[in-house]
Order: sequence, then structure tokens, then C-alpha cells
Amino acid sequence: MTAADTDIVVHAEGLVKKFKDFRAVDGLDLTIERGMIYGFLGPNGCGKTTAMRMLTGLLTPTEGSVEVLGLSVPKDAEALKYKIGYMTQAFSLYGDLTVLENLRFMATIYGLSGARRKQRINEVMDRYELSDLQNRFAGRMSGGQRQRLALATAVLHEPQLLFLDEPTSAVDPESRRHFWEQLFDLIEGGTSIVVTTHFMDEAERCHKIAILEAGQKRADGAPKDLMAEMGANVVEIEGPNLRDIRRHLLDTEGIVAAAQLGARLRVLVETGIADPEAFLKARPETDGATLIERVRPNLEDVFVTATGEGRQ
Ligand SMILES: Nc1ncnc2c1ncn2[C@@H]1O[C@H](COP(=O)(O)OP(=O)(O)OP(=O)(O)O)[C@@H](O)[C@H]1O
Repeated sequence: MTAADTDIVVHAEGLVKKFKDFRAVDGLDLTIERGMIYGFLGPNGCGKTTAMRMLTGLLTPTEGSVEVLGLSVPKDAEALKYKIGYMTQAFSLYGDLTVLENLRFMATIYGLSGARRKQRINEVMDRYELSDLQNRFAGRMSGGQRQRLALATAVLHEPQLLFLDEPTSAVDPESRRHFWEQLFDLIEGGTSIVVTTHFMDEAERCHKIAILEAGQKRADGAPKDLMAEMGANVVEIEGPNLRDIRRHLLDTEGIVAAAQLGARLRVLVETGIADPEAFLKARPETDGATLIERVRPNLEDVFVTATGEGRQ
């Protein structure tokens, strides 16, 4: 990356992390632009946390190079610490400190002092609805409250770039929605965000995503572009014996995947098959089907086509 590329906040090439002989991250290239929410989407164990820890400078790559906000990582990790925020899966709060004490402690770590420290603590308590809870022990808070406190501590020093590792895993759907609204407020304020998730609906909210599997990037881009270019058409089938139809289709050439969703079987058909509806109607196993119709792809379909999930 050169000084001219200031719109790039993360640039990684050939990133590898080995634990003994196991490659948790296996040759990852990444370019993340300023001002966006960039998501790492993938199942448990695919290397999201490991990749993120290398980007924050907390973990040294086995191979490859990383630049974050123009700093070389992990060499400049200490300087980077003041420019980034990192919210871990476990939220990294002190359960036996109050909300206010947690914030004061983090303010000290980030080198905030005097009037500015007081001002920022009040600002984040106000913004993340923590003022009434300021004397509550973090260990006594609900999942949603802990999440708000974790976000407040991660943005206390107004980082340019925020890393969030599965930030909504432990909270209810309403808190998740609210949390994402807060992320878009941060983006509007000029922060860039990298977030890991295994929720498709969250990934769909990101400006861009990377789909990871077994430590490798299988696809990346804007969700709508990935859906448009995924190389399969989607057809849903209704009727009896969906389990049998599924078994037959999984052995059929041209079928990428078939998965039951409630009373429907969702089938991904290779784009090489010009009329996927007619193709499925002509199959003997779909004789008893009451409905066979083409539907719009979603991000889960992209995930299935990009990874080995389809035939499992
Ligand atoms: N310190 C370590 N030593 C050995 N293996 C590790 C270590 N850290 C992670 N791994 C392994 O590397 C793989 C990737 O782990 P990682 O936590 O990055 O995945 P993840 O995609 O973030 O999954 P999750 O959503 O479960 O956190 C896993 O198989 C994990 O067991």
C-alpha cells in the first residue's frame, strides 16, 4: 500500500496462521476500503477470529504481510492500538467493576485524561444508554447491556477502525437490530468497521463481505453482487416426499445443492442449465410436486455455492 491509497484501511497479502501443522488461516488476501462495514462470514472454526486477531496486531502471522491504517502489523501494533477499537467475542469486560469503572479503566489504557476523558465517558454512556446503569457491576448486566458497554469501551478513544468479533452472538434479535443501527451511526461519523459473523442477515447488511471456509476466502464482494454472480439459479419445490426428492436431486448432475426450508425444498441449479424450472419439472422424482418456481437468490445460497456446504 502507498500513501496515495488512503482509502484503504486494511491490506493483507498471503496471510497465514499455523498452529503447529494446522493452517487456521491459509493464504488470505484482503483489501478493505474506508467508510464501510466489511464482514467475515463463515462457520465456527473457519478462521474468522484468528484473521481478525492478526489484523489487530494481537497475533503474529506465520506468513504474509498486513497493513492497517498505513501501519505495518504486528511491527507497529503499539501505535495501531490507539487508532483501532476491538470488541472480542467475550466482550472483555471486568465483571467485578461497574460500568463507570470499566469505562475509566479503558480510558486510562487508551491514554485519555482530564476533561477529554470525562467528556468521552459521558458521551458514550449517553449514546449507548448506560448513564442509568453507571454503578451496575458489569457481571450483573444482561447480554444486551454488556454488549452496549463493550461497544462503548471499544469506541471510547474514537478509533478510525473498529473490529467486532461476533458482537451479537449473545443477544436477542431486538438488541441485534439496535446494535446494527448503532454501527451505521458510527459509519456515518467516519469510522470503518470489520465484523465477523455467522448470521446471514447480518452479513447481508455489510457493504462488502468475505466468505471464509477452512481458513481460505471463497468469495468476496458486495452481497448483492455476490448474489447476482453466484453461478446458480434458485428454484423452490412444494409437495409431498421432499426428503426423497432431495436425495435424488443431490445425485443429479447440474444440481449444486438442495435444502429443505419448512414446507419447501430450495434447490440450486447450475446456470449452465438454461431453464431450471423446466429441468426440474422434467425430473421423474418431482412428479407429485404441487409447485416448482424460480425464486430470488439470497446470501445463504451464495454461501452454499461458494463453500462445500451444498452436498452435506
Ligand atoms: N491458539 C490456538 N491453538 C490451536 N488452535 C487454534 C488456536 N486458535 C484457534 N485455533 C483453531 O483454529 C481454527 C480457527 O479458529 P477461529 O477461532 O479463528 O475460528 P472462528 O471462525 O473465529 O470460529 P468461532 O466462530 O468458533 O470463533 C479452529 O479450528 C481453532 O480450533
